Amino acid sequence: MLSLEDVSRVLAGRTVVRALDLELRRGEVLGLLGVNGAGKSTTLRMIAGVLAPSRGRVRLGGEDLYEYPELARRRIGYLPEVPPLHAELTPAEFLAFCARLRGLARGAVAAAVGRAIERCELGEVRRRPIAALSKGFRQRVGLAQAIVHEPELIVLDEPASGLDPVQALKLRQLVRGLGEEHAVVLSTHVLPDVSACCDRVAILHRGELRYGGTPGEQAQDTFLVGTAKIVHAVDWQALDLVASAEALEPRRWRVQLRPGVAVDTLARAVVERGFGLQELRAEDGSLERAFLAVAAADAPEQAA
Ligand SMILES: Nc1ncnc2c1ncn2[C@@H]1O[C@H](COP(=O)(O)OP(=O)(O)OP(=O)(O)O)[C@@H](O)[C@H]1O
Repeated sequence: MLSLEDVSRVLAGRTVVRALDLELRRGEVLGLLGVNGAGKSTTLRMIAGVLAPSRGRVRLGGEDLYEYPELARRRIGYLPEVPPLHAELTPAEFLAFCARLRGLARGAVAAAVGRAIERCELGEVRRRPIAALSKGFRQRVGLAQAIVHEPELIVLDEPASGLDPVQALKLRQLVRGLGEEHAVVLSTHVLPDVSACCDRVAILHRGELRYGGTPGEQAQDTFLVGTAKIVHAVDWQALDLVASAEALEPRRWRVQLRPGVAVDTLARAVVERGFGLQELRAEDGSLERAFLAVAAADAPEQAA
């Protein structure tokens, strides 16, 4: 549905996004990660069709967004870092305005607004001026305007910004739900969000794609193992299936398996050696490690 082919963007004489290739299919949620200034917002602006690439092409359903800007208006929903809200309007008025702007027929507007209000849980504030809303509610209005016209592609720049933990959880569920019918690209600094609601992850650093994959795939070889007995590094080294083992506590280890070794083989070995298996789970911090490894790969990013 969406493809970026060799996309670069120069801003103020500096290449801030460089030779980016990305693809996204309907029904997929892609999470864009990167340190501050990595180029996430610039990439999202190009995907949303509000910024032209200096080189390369962004295509939606095979059509170049730069050549057909109308496509972006009707078929893409975009939540920028700072949502452009009309503070004097109520959410209901603002969403109706956005729906018309994006090409919805007059007769379809009320139902579309009702749906967006329900999905983003804005019912209780629908008739209050946006200026009077809390930051979290304003963020939800921003999200509602991005989905009101049922776009094929939804582009969300840090959608969890300003949301409380309850709302952040609901947002993950909403994004997951949206991802079933639409394609979603989002940027975030919240790594658990990526694991929870993204099918794929791309890590940008200094404007370049440094990692692309699924959020879970790095997690499959590293496990946290709790034992009843105190186990030593040599005990792990004696197991052929272990690539490395790091003590977190005397009875808790981070164990990385050699390629191709299944976790049940580890479980069996721990039991057979009499370590006293108490806990065994895939480490969910692996995405964080991949992220930190990318970020640490070269000198710190210049001040953005
Ligand atoms: N309008 C602009 N003019 C000049 N430079 C810009 C402009 N917008 C962004 N930049 C620069 O481009 C680089 C990438 O910025 P971008 O906002 O895309 O990064 P980001 O990954 O979204 O960062 P953050 O996580 O802080 O939002 C930064 O170095 C930034 O200073």
